[in-house]
Amino acid sequence: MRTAYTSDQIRAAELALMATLPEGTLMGRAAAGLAVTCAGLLTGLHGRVYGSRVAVLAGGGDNGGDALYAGARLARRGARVEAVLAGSRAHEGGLAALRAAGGRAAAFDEARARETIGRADLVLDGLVGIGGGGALREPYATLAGLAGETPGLVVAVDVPSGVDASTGRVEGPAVRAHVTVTFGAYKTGLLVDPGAERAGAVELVDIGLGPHLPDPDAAALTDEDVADLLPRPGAESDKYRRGVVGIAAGSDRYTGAAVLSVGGAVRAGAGMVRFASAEEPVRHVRARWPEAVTTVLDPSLVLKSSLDEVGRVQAWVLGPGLGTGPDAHAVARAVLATDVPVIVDADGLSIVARDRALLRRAAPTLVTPHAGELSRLLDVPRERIEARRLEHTRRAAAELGVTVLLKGSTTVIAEEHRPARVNTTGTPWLATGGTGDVLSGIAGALLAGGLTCYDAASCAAHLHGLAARIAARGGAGGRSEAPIAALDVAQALPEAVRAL
Ligand SMILES: NC(=O)C1=CN([C@@H]2O[C@H](COP(=O)(O)OP(=O)(O)OC[C@H]3O[C@@H](n4cnc5c(N)ncnc54)[C@H](OP(=O)(O)O)[C@@H]3O)[C@@H](O)[C@H]2O)[C@@H](O)CC1
Ligand SMILES: Nc1ncnc2c1ncn2[C@@H]1O[C@H](COP(=O)(O)OP(=O)(O)O)[C@@H](O)[C@H]1O
Ligand SMILES: [K+]
Repeated sequence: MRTAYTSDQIRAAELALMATLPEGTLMGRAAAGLAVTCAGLLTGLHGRVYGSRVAVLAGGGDNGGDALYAGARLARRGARVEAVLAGSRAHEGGLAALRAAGGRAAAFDEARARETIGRADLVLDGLVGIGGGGALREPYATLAGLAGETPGLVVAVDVPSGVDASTGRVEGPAVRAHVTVTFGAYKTGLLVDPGAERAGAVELVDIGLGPHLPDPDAAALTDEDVADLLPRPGAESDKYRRGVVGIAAGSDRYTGAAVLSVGGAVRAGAGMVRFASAEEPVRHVRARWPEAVTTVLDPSLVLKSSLDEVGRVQAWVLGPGLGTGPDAHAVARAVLATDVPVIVDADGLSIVARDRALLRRAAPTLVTPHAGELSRLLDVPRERIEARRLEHTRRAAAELGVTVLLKGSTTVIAEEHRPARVNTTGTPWLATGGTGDVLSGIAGALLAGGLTCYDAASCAAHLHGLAARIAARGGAGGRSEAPIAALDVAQALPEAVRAL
């Protein structure tokens, strides 16, 4: 499990650790780790550190201090290091070390900074770290912009400046790094977009914080975690014991969503899929997935809120392609009246957005909106949700009393009193119609298999992302990615499970 923390949590842990160590020890460890990564990158670029050009962007706080000390270490190995001092003050010890090692430093001057950054092999972003707050002020903002124009590599110190370390929020200009070297522990903002996307590859430098860290603010599952959680059949298994998932999806108008959701469930290892819908989607599902047991729902039975004719299930998926008319509403009411866990997706979300009372139920509920759907559920503009993904996912979980999986470039899962879960296994090729329907089926299979909403959502997002990558590469061994269709994601699920 990759665990992540807020700035306040990191700060408290650092204080506790610092009290046990001589002054300067932590910054020394941080700068040493940072310099090792930079030296490795420069060696990869030119075969050596000696003679390479490094621009250090140093803010007035300890983040600038880390960057200056690391600059000093690189200067001692023969790099030509120039620091741009952005603050009214600079970290004294770091500045002295850099100068003593032969590096140069000068206060911010735009023309000079442009020149320094423009010829750098590596730009070290030490403008702000966990002490940053709000949009970058000048001249930090200008420097963050200039860092985006360098021909060199950009390495962010602790967090890319301009990214809120606790949430991943970005307000205004922010550094876009190739690599972020972070100290002590991951910060939540490095895992959640838009921050995650600014961070590039994240490297963790151990400074000994471990024993002082509290329960995490967020976590990302690893392949091993998912392998451990995934329900697997044993000798005593049969299709019922493995978990039967009911899928109420599709309509005469939207048949594809039903086929895709059923596909996700079949391929993710449901013991059995019971599909219940109108005649047309049932015909399509039967043709594509003969494994599914189908029932054509008689609207009059649905009006009596009876799903008895469908047979017993351990979990329901409600919503993909269902439509939002009176029939769909009746189906939603019947499914949500059951005493088993339910995943509400797509049109199901539009229905519950209009009729919140449907979510008041005793059994667990997982909702899986994208930003637009969450916008309707919370009555908050979509742009605000996209800018503050974590905050709004948590808010929805608290207000609706359900588990929430927010789809998008990084998927965020929230449940009250639990650390947020973040999934980063996906690929931008997933941004194509129907992939969300596949995800609902995967989550349904896992929920029916006995996982909690929290684990089913996290494992489903993980497998969905892995399967998409495998599909985009044309197999686990493929090197580059190409366009995929949603059904390809369902087809690649067994390979994703094998690759865990
Ligand atoms: N503690 C430890 O043990 C260890 C800490 N470590 C390191 O310390 C870092 C935290 O250092 P920190 O606390 O000094 O804060 P930091 O991130 O440098 O930011 C403060 C500076 O930024 C400025 N600033 C803020 N917001 C701004 C804005 N919007 N726009 C513009 N400027 C803004 C602010 O300016 P001011 O408000 O003072 O004018 C001040 O100059 C941490 O990330 C890690 O790298 C490691 O060495 C490991 C051990
Ligand atoms: N840029 C991206 N990077 C990674 N995954 C993405 C990106 N954009 C979308 N996705 C994923 O693709 C899926 C799209 O789902 P959704 O928006 O419901 O589409 P649909 O309704 O067409 O099925 C989600 O799992 C989402 O997390
Ligand atoms: K930084």
